[in-house]
Amino acid sequence: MLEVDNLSKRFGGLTAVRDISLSLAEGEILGLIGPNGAGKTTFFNCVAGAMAPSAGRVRIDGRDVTGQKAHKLCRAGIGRTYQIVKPFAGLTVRDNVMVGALNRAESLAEARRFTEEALEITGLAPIGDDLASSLPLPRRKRLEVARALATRPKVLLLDEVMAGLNPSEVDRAIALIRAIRDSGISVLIIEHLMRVIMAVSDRIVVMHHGEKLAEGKPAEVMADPRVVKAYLGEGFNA
Ligand SMILES: Nc1ncnc2c1ncn2[C@@H]1O[C@H](COP(=O)(O)OP(=O)(O)OP(=O)(O)O)[C@@H](O)[C@H]1O
Repeated sequence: MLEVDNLSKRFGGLTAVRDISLSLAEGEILGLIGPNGAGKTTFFNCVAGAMAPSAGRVRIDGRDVTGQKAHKLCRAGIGRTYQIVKPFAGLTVRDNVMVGALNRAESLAEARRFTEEALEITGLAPIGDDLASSLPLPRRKRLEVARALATRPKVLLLDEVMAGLNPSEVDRAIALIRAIRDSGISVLIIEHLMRVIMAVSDRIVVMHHGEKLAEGKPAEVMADPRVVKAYLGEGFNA
């Protein structure tokens, strides 16, 4: 589904991402973790077309999409959320999702269908006519996920969609991520909350100082002494 080979990103003298390779199978949830500044968001940005990688290749369904702009990658099937949620405050929830759908749909009718389905799966349908500016944070996060889903991704990149949620909201968000996966979408998720990563991930990749430190099943990876050491002093947000 998604294959990344030897991706690197340099900012002047700083190598934020160094030689990262990973692959994501259909219907798989891959957790991407690492201490602050490890390079996770930069990696996402390179995969989703917000910035071009300095080296390496990104393929989706076998097609090379390296360095393509975000709107093209969106059509190729890569959808993403942003760490900072910025909906169009003056638009309704539904119209915000429609903006995502219009990136992908072939017609207005199709965009409407993509929008309604995204509102349904995220549980936002009952408040579709509310203004986005009126939403509390958990619903704004859901709106961000709905907007990305409305682009009909094959692979969805989620960047810290749980930050700022209380424990029961986190539980609901975990259920949403599983429902997204069950609908056939592969998910690559950056998340600081370890309980979320452990609950949803089929596999985990750990980044540290831009490099891949470990990869494997959640329990194996968390028992890896190199991973424990990388996190020492950072504290786990369990
Ligand atoms: N546009 C940029 N220009 C220069 N340096 C950058 C840029 N974006 C990120 N960096 C640097 O790259 C490194 C990796 O940052 P990145 O945001 O990718 O880490 P992260 O793992 O996502 O961290 P966090 O968990 O805090 O979001 C950091 O040292 C950061 O300062």
